[in-house]
Amino acid sequence: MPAIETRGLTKRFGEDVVAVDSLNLTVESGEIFGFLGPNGAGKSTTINVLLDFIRPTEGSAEVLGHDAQRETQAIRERVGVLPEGATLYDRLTGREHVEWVADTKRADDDPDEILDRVGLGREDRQRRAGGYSKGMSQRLALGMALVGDPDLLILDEPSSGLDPNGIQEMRDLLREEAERGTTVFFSSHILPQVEAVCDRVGIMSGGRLVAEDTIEGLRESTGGSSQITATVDRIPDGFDPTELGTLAGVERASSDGNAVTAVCSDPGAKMDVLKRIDEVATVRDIRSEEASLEELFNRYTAADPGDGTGPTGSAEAGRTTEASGSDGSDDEPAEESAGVTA
Ligand SMILES: Nc1ncnc2c1ncn2[C@@H]1O[C@H](COP(=O)(O)OP(=O)(O)OP(=O)(O)O)[C@@H](O)[C@H]1O
Repeated sequence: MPAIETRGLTKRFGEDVVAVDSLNLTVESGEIFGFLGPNGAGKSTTINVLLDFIRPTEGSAEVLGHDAQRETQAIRERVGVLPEGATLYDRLTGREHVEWVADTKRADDDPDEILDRVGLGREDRQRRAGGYSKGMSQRLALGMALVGDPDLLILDEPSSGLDPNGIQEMRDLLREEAERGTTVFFSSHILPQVEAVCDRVGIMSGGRLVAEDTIEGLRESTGGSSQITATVDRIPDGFDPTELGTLAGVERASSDGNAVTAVCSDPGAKMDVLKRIDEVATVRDIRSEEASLEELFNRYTAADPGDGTGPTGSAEAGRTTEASGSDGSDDEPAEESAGVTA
């Protein structure tokens, strides 16, 4: 059973905005899945539908085998959530927040053990959350998501507000959770972090899922270029490095001092490049690089300006459409404080 499955999921806001457009997404149980896309691509809207904070216009969503709209309670008992802009209570201490979620979930977690895991210091956790920095608030909100040892973590921008050490700790934590058997589904704009930790990624653009694969799979299907650089003792007279660009699977080649670089559309062409260089010069050093997730992301979302208008400009109106708090459907769930429902 997949941890998350959506079929034809569509969410419109008013007449003009198609925030999520016929989304078919499958997140397998046990994987770490990165949910990516430029600003306004539809990530938070999808997450909000999965958690029944908003209702879809069309299509269906299942979480841990339960219907996201009809079996909300069963889902909340087994899912840990870090929503976008989690709500904290100014007057409660960090520790009291975790105790409170544990009571609500009837979980017997030790709040200190959880707060140690998310790196909220011993003194800080005794202070009221009203005085927390962004990073401290984010650590606490993550700790609240971990209460009850959930089967699935749904995290909207978990690294938001964290410093570089915090980002690294977050990455370790996601791995630890996955090792405990938890499925991790998270949205992020920090692509190197996603690349380091995810089993698979989904890329949204203008409300549509434009890619869903392992990073290796994305490289193969985009022909994402990879690059090889060979440093030679000297480039012999009569050898023009740019001629490597004529080899099959090589896009272009250049040289800088004694370093010869070939950009390959087919990673298999790297060996041919090396052989050719080796025929004419002594190779001292070789460096090979694959297309980064950032490059792949840019390819898939090139037409999306990242301002919520989507690649075709179809979702024009932005958030203002629902300023009245309704998308026109009369079955919106009651408004809840997303930060404390998990
Ligand atoms: N309540 C709302 N009312 C009207 N439009 C909305 C509402 N919520 C989202 N939208 C619109 O839906 C589209 C998708 O927004 P969403 O917040 O899901 O994007 P996102 O991928 O999470 O973006 P970001 O990376 O900036 O968080 C955008 O055009 C946005 O303006």
